[in-house]
Amino acid sequence: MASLDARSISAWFGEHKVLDRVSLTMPAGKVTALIGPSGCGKSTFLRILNRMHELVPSASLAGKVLLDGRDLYSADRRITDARRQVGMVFQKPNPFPAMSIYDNVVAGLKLTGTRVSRRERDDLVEETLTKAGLWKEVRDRLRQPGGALSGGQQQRLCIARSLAVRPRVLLMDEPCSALDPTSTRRIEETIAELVHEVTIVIVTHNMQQAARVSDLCAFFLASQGTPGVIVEHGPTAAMFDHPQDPRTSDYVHGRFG
Ligand SMILES: Nc1ncnc2c1ncn2[C@@H]1O[C@H](COP(=O)(O)OP(=O)(O)OP(=O)(O)O)[C@@H](O)[C@H]1O
Repeated sequence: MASLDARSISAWFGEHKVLDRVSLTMPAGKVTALIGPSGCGKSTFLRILNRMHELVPSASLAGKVLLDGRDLYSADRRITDARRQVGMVFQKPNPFPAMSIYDNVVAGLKLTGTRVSRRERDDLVEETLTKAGLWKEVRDRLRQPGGALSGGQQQRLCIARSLAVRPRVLLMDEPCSALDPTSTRRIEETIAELVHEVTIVIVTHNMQQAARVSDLCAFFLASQGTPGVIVEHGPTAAMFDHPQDPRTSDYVHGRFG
């Protein structure tokens, strides 16, 4: 488990500036929710936290991201190491569809060059599927393809795959937006259990979900063509019950966005 500290992050796509000096501390062992209307830069900010932003050819950034005080972007840190320590779960479940459930879970080990014995692999598959709340449903069909699972199960498989490389932070970009209410509940329960061992940062458009799952909230806003900024952040209860800024109040109460 580690804290993430974003300091004065600005981001561009080409000439287009989409974030302006955004700072946010995401404490270890807590769930931090990033909320705000579409296009205000939440996903871009999230992708900067595990060095995925730089995959876009036109993308650039300024500022610092510290993982437990160490610069994620320092020249002596490999990108693969940054992405292993800060994992990501996406909006749309993206298991390798033809690959077995078992192989999906351990797929990240190959990418990160981690060598483990067969026995250790078996244990890891059981452990991470259990943590992702999927073990009981799939224990008897680990050799079946990941693509044969339901959407909600696929998303939990993706969570297990992320956990298998033992990240210290897990980023989740609207992980439930493609799921039905029951599957959404399962993922939310999983988040509540996982936070005891991995720091979580989640982007969500669902205010009830932010209120249910997060300890802390940051409200992003990009007003009329200006880059995104954080208007207000703090403990989730305070953000919902006594927001300091009227724009936060309007947003969390569904008056815009
Ligand atoms: N690959 C890209 N190339 C160019 N511009 C991009 C790219 N990705 C995002 N943008 C722009 O950056 C800005 C912020 O987008 P971003 O996806 O981070 O916002 P968001 O708050 O996550 O939105 P949403 O809630 O709709 O997902 C938008 O103006 C968007 O058009």
